[in-house]
Amino acid sequence: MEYPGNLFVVAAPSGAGKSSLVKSLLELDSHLVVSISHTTRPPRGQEHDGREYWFVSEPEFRAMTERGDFFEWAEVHGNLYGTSRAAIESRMAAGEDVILEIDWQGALQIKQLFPHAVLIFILPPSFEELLQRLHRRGEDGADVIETRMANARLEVAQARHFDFVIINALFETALFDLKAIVHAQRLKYAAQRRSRRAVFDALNLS
Ligand SMILES: Nc1nc2c(ncn2[C@@H]2O[C@H](COP(=O)(O)OP(=O)(O)O)[C@@H](O)[C@H]2O)c(=O)[nH]1
Ligand SMILES: Nc1ncnc2c1ncn2[C@@H]1O[C@H](COP(=O)(O)OP(=O)(O)O)[C@@H](O)[C@H]1O
Repeated sequence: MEYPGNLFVVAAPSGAGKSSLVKSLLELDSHLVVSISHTTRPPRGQEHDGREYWFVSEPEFRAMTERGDFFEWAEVHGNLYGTSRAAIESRMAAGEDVILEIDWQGALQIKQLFPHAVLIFILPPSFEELLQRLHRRGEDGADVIETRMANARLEVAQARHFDFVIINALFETALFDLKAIVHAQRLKYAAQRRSRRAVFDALNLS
């Protein structure tokens, strides 16, 4: 599928810092909109329906998959997550740049559908630091943290399928890297469109 905007996909093991990085990027970049996913995971303390996620029951989620409402969906850490068409289709059609914060399985599905999507994988500096961050965030119980740490070892092996890898050691450095990728992609895409125009102009086509 082709559309006139850029599509960025950010994935990372739980606790690597992707939500914090994407939130800071959005504050700096008014041309970027984030997709709100649907999930069957229960909301955390400060989360609101329609802000971090659309929180739905498993039957509701399954009904959506059967209706074909999702561009992609996956089971992650025992819960279901998906990017609904409704969340991004109109924005994509309007040519806006969209960012998805989803897991690696979803990222690879999106790349199949939208080959020009830019896949970015965020790594923590170490597994020890990842564990510290999950504890410091203080949102998940010991069993949930254990599952996420076990899955993290499988997830980092998927980084090789991504276009870019960012190591989130120092937050400001990682944010700078993320901004640079977004900026570079915008320039590249604009240049490609301009050259197509230039070819059409040269051939006197419209
Ligand atoms: N495939 C897919 N994964 C998603 C989607 N939304 C969130 N995720 C991923 O699900 C995983 C768990 O997210 P979450 O429960 O918010 O935990 P966190 O990563 O620890 O903040 C993360 O890897 C998210 O990127 C989605 O729409 N599709
Ligand atoms: N570079 C960093 N250095 C130290 N702590 C960080 C860094 N980036 C994020 N954090 C913290 O780590 C925790 C997990 O970050 P979060 O953005 O929720 O991760 P994710 O969305 O990948 O699960 C949060 O408490 C966040 O403030």
